[in-house]
Amino acid sequence: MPGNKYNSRNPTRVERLLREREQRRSNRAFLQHDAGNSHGGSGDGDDGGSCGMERETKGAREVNCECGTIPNGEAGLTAGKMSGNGCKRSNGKVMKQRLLVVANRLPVSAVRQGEDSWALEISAGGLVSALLGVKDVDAKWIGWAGVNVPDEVGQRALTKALAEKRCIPVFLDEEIVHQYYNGYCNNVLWPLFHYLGLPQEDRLATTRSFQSQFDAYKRANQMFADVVNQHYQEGDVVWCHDYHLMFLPKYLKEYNSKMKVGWFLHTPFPSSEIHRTLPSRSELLRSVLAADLVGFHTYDYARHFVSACTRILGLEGTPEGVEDQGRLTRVAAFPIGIDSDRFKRALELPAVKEHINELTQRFADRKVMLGVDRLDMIKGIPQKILAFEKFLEENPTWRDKVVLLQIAVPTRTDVPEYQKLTSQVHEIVGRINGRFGTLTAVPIHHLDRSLDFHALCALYAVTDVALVTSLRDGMNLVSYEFVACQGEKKGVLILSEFAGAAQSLGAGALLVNPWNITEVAASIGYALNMPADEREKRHRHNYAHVTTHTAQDWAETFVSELNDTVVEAQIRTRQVPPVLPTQIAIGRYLQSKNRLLILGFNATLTEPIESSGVRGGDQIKEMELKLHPDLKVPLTTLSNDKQTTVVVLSGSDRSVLDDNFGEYNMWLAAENGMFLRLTGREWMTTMPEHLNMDWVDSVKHVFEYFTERTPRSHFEHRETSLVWNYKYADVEFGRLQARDMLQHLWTGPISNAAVDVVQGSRSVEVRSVGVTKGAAIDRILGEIVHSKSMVTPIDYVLCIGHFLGKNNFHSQDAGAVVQDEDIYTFFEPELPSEPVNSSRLKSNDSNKQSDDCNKPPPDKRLTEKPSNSYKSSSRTSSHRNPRTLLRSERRMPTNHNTSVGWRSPQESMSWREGSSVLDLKGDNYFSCAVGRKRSNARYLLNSSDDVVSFLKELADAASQGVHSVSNPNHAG
Ligand SMILES: O=P(O)(O)OC[C@H]1O[C@H](O[C@H]2O[C@H](CO)[C@@H](O)[C@H](O)[C@H]2O)[C@H](O)[C@@H](O)[C@@H]1O
Ligand SMILES: O=c1ccn([C@@H]2O[C@H](COP(=O)(O)OP(=O)(O)O)[C@@H](O)[C@H]2O)c(=O)[nH]1
Repeated sequence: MPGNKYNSRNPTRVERLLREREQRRSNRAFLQHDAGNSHGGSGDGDDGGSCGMERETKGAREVNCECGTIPNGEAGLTAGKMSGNGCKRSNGKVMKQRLLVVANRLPVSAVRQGEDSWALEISAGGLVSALLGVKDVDAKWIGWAGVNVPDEVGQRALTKALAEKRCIPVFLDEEIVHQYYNGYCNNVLWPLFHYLGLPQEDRLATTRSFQSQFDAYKRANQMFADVVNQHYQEGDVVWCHDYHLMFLPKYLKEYNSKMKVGWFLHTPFPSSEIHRTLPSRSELLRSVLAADLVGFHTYDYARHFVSACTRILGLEGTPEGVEDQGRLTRVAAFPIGIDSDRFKRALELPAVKEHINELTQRFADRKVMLGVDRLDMIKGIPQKILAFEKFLEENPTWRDKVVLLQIAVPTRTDVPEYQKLTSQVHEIVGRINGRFGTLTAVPIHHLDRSLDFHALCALYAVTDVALVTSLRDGMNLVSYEFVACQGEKKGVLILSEFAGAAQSLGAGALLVNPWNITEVAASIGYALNMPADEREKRHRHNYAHVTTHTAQDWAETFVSELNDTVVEAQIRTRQVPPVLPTQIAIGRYLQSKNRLLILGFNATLTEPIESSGVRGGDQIKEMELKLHPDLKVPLTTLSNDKQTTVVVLSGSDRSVLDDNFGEYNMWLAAENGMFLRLTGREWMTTMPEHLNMDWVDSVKHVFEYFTERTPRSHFEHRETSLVWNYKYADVEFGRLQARDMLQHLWTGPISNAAVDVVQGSRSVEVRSVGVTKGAAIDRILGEIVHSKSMVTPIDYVLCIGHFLGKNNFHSQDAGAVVQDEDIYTFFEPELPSEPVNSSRLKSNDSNKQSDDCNKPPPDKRLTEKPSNSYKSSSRTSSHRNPRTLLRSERRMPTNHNTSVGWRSPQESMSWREGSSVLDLKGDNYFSCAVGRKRSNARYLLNSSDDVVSFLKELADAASQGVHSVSNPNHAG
């Protein structure tokens, strides 16, 4: 029996991470010490050296080393160093853990030189820069080389050339690049994630092409997945990058659910209100959630993502991440960094020093302001230039004393929006230079091109004020690089508050709202006039951050947490009950003579709700609970079987059960078992004596108050409980309201009342103490046994339902009170012995299973000793066996409904006293939770759809009287 596994004391994640972090640190210290000793301290860790030249190699040119050569050959830490996770192969050797980095773009772009010869050039952009900074990892890159290679000869040659750089190409043809990259990625997702919304112009055309672009996006993701799958080896970590590859986690997990998959977004993740506008919003979120770990640059982006999953998918957002039926996708912030040493080293190179000298002389009489951006609308280049114009306008004395150097790297030049931006920027620059320029000098030097690494470092070094005015930016590495190169000059960084970097460099930078041209212009003035001591103080702050939060740390942390997350998930999975072995359950059913089926209703026999949590869900339809239409036939078959007793046990009131099940031959237990009826007969009450309902009016008052103030929430007034439901309300608001409501209730109306609070994921229910399915089952069973005058013991029990535990809110006492969930353990044959066991039919030897066929199925749960696991649970001391609890209770008629019948306590007790009612030896009892992974049930089924399939099969087998599977021990 599962018992209460979740309370067992495993080290917490933070404890484990702290321990591993410490371990990693001491490993690193040891390695540095070791490296210092063995190499005589010669290496500064510079993998690229300082060749500064391009070399021809076998049809492919090697890229400039200091510009970020991807070094040939292996460079790797063992998994132990990298992540605390060794990967043992079958021969017992600990192998390096390999990292497969999958990004749209490889760190190199290929340029064709001949039929089978290629030149490789480093790709520009933040992602590439960051991952180039990650050293000492046994990594392979998988991605697009930025070029269409239609012929096999070319593909073979390029694959070979890239292999030397540890790169593996994904070949995308022109059409797919057009639809997937230019279309869906850069014209839809990119602007949306940067708050520019879906394309506004030519809206109809975009809407029309949206579906084909989305299809191409999925196709392209599948192509990436295929390449990963070809190269994947057991134990590898697969790290998917960016918005281009949101379907990749799903495709990879479909191929191999054991693959360790992480996904990291380099752009912002927008507010869920923005993401909601995307037609494919849900599919994208679900696909990303297939990953084990999802990372973002900042906590805000992570929060937005979790919120989108909660609001759009209706999933549970927790501080850890997003939970879907017990499966957790961890979501966390991992701010990227740069390889700051690489920049510092570059400044020492003679070529760079020379460059610095040239620039210093060239701009000797002016302060240098610098902007380095891809020519992208998110970078706020027009806003930056306009602010500079305003500054010049308002500060005539500065006109010949300052120059703005703007490097605008062409990007995504096939996308019309980007082409328009280029013209717009040229127009503004021309106008300002015309306005403030002289015959010999212009205020803005605008370059539509990229610079090589050395030129860039030199520029960063001579700059007085760097100007980053992104309207939105995932992180913005330019700001980091500038800081890293300012060791001497200690210039000022003006930084947009909408760049992720504002969260890490905000203390030292001058933060601005780039939309506020006046503010940016004023900041320029402030920066240019800033006294040296303030500049120094600000710089010191940022420099410390940039040099300690490196790209390597970023990657190590991510991979290490990914490994941890997978371990945690494994622990979690071990605690999750296995899926109901349907074939065994059917086989045992057929072998038994007197069966009892206890079925929940809501979320068990109802149709699954597709869009739970989305505010657009069809509340009116969903609020009226309806039996799944496919269950009509199986329920008829099962309930008409003379050897089978069917009980539907639900929280719903009597009329709901009457409407849905009135026509079947079964027992209905309404209001959590407080009312009972065999169809065709009158309702009777099974309520405990002295059920105190005095609290109802005051709780109702509170429920009404909150219902009025929480749009689309509602409450149900049942006879023995009140339920407030906020499933259709804004989830986050609903939760806040629920918390507030509980506080009101605990301190007021229910502070002294004998009530239980059952908190569902979107509901709060207040019930009188004792109104639980777990408590009622004893009385229900008594009534059934009595009514049927049962002589044959019940030798098969199947109990399926979405039965809840008690209120999470006051979880500390969760074990002390009988819960709905206790119904599962009620039938456990080996609970700690109680007098009540005497009511059971004691199995005698002749009843013992004699052949293998009757042995418990080869499933851990059936073979483990239930009583042991029960004892090991933390609830042992406080948990009361429902049967014991109810011994002291007597059933009474109530005033609630005079038409209900009742049986005397003496009669009701008789089923237990001396009679042999239950003959359950562990292999003929099947308890099954539906849609809940944390449960005391022995098994689970994922949804009511699974329940439907199973009951159909069961009914088919029952009506044929034979079981198609010859060996019932074979799990379904
Ligand atoms: O490959 P392109 O389409 O030309 O674009 C270049 C890259 O741009 C984006 O970079 C982002 O990543 C940076 C590092 O994390 C971050 O600092 C920056 O704010 C982001 O914009 C894009 O996300 C990459 O995929 C592109 O390769
Ligand atoms: O001429 C250039 C200009 C910029 N970069 C690099 O491009 C990256 C830009 O990254 P950022 O995060 O600032 O923005 P992104 O372009 O990724 O959106 C930085 O590493 C720059 O060093 C470059 O390689 N050559």
